[in-house]
Amino acid sequence: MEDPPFLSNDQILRYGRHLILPAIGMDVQRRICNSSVLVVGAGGLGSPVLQYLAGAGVGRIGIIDADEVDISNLHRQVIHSESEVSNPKVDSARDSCLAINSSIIVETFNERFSRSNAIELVQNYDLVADCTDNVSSRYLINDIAVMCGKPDVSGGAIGTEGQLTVYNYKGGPCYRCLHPKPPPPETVSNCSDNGVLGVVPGIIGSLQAMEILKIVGQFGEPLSAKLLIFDGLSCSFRSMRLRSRSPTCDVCGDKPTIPNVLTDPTADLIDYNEFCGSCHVELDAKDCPSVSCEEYKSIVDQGDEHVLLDVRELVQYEICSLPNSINIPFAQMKERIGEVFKEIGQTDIDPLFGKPVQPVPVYLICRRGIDSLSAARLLLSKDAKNVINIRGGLLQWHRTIDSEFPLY
Ligand SMILES: Nc1ncnc2c1ncn2[C@@H]1O[C@H](COP(=O)(O)OP(=O)(O)OP(=O)(O)O)[C@@H](O)[C@H]1O
Ligand SMILES: [Zn+2]
Repeated sequence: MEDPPFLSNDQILRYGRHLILPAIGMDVQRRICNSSVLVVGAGGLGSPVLQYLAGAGVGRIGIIDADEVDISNLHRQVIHSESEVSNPKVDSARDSCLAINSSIIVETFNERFSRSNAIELVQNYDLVADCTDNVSSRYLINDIAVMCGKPDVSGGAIGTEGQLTVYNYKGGPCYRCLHPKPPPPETVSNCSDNGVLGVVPGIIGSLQAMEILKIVGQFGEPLSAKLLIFDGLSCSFRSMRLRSRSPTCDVCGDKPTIPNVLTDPTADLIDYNEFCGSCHVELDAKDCPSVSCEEYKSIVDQGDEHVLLDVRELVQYEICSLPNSINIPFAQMKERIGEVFKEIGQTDIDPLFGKPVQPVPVYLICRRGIDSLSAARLLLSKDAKNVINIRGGLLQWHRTIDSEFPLY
């Protein structure tokens, strides 16, 4: 490999505190300045990754994200600011990177990282940083990184915990070696459903930036075949050894079942949404009666007798709720099913005939209409009667019925 060019006087001044570090010095800094990194996702993790890479002088940074800045992003996505709300995240992130360091090149892609652009993008950079928040993107980024022979620096943060590792680095394992099959979609959580303490992706993203700099600058010991787990509540870090590269891995093993589209132009990439089951969330499911928010509103206005069961977690219920609702979180329903039946009037016995009375309708609501659908299905599977899901949940209520109802 050709030696990277010497640093200019401006660069020596700018990176002086790196240059005097024995672990870095001129050679490492020159390699950093000559490197290119693709950052997928300019959200909670992507923010510190991008800020530190720009500050450290990574010569060419690619940013891909199809999302726009939302006010609810700002507690953690510190690369964006209030004035950027509703603007594309990639534009806001690029401007922040260039405000930190105008001597670098920032390339932006206001689109999703997908089967159609993945190979071309990853091929064009030295390394890919996975700063996304969903399983199908993780598999796609991993597989393409393997096919292109690039390391994948991967972070994750949810609630008050985070994790970090480096995949596909110098013969180390890839994501698929460790997770050959995706988790069931209903077990996967995200920030929007479960919340995240803003500092946690800040910490993990900063560590991701550290790993990236070590790899492109060729110093230190990257976190390959190890997983770092951070618990924000106790402020503790744990590092676990991971298994080594698996010879039976579907993408990097001895006989990969997923063809390398780079070396085999006739092959197609798999459908990652289908593989992860993420496209199977059927919200207007035929197996479960449902009403729109407008329909539910007219039931309330007519004064029809019914039960409104809000299945969100208590912390969410305490933020806001519709009048006359009862709260039983979906997560507790299975264990408390007897109690749930009592509370929603499904066990009432007619005193005259000794038979169960026809229960009043039970309408289920949650934030987006997904947990309430699962809860309705659970109740129906236990023979509950007259159970009806409210489609779109409280977000839809805010949009179509009452714009004063809090949005979170
Ligand atoms: N396949 C993908 N290609 C490009 N960007 C992606 C992809 N998947 C996820 N992202 C981006 O990664 C970022 C992840 O950010 P983060 O986890 O902080 O949550 P968010 O999606 O911005 O917000 P919230 O979960 O609160 O709605 C988002 O900006 C999202 O658009
Ligand atoms: Zn593998």
